[in-house]
Amino acid sequence: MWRRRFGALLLRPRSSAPIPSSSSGHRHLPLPVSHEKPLALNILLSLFTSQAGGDAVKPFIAFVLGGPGSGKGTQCARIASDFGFAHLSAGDLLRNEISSGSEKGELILDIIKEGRIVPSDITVDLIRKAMESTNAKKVLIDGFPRCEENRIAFERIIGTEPDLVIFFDCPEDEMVKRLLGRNQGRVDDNIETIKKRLKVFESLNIPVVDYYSSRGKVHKINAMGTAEEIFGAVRKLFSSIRL
Ligand SMILES: Nc1ncnc2c1ncn2[C@@H]1O[C@H](COP(=O)(O)OP(=O)(O)OP(=O)(O)O)[C@@H](O)[C@H]1O
Ligand SMILES: Nc1ccn([C@@H]2O[C@H](COP(=O)(O)O)[C@@H](O)[C@H]2O)c(=O)n1
Ligand SMILES: [Mg+2]
Repeated sequence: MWRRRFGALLLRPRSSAPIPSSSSGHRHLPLPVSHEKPLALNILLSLFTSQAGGDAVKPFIAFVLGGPGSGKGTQCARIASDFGFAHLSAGDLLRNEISSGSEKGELILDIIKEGRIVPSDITVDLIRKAMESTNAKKVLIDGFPRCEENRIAFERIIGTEPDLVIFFDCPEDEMVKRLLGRNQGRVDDNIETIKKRLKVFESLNIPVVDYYSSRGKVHKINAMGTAEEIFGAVRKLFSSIRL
């Protein structure tokens, strides 16, 4: 949709390189540390690009990534309430589609039970509709993109890239503990599905984080600690962005 309004402008490559990020020292994600442009400058440039060229203003888009149970939803709720972002959770949009009783919902349920990834066109279409129905100028997209196919479909269908990617870095044993204690009746919060989700995360989601890291868009946050402590780091990041 933004492509229609903004044409090639929003897809113009922005040269950038990896950025340093707060390190938690966990086993995965050796995010590169050398960089040409700091994250803040990248964000400023993308804000300028977002608002150039006409009356329609592209919202500021932050993708929120992290393993299953790393605390994405918990932190997004805080960001939404303290910083005025709309919170769109890809998982929630898919679960809503299941609840609607549609044929697509049946397919989605089978995939979620297996911890696999739903075809990108379905997920991006749900995100597109949700973005269109919110007037928010700042949007968090939680749990997306989960794989390269998701990422490419977003660029193709929505016609833009995120301004910022937040990555919650959490050790596996902590994620498993949190998921098993969640008690929200989710069909995928059982140990068999959790193991599959963790494998999918490592093999398909980490490459997306690496991709955005190489474009200087990733801010990594140590997801160990209390939700309040983690939000301290999140607050610091969002307070440093002029939105
Ligand atoms: N810092 C924390 N310490 C302990 N428990 C936490 C913390 N943050 C969130 N939790 C709890 O862990 C569980 C998972 O958190 P949350 O739903 O936010 O994770 P998520 O990354 O969105 O997971 P998913 O990818 O499965 O949707 C919830 O029960 C939540 O209350
Ligand atoms: N981009 C996405 C996001 C989610 N899924 C599927 O939904 C499950 C639950 O997602 P949460 O973000 O709520 O953990 C996930 O395990 C996938 O099966 C997806 O396919 N694509
Ligand atoms: Mg979640």
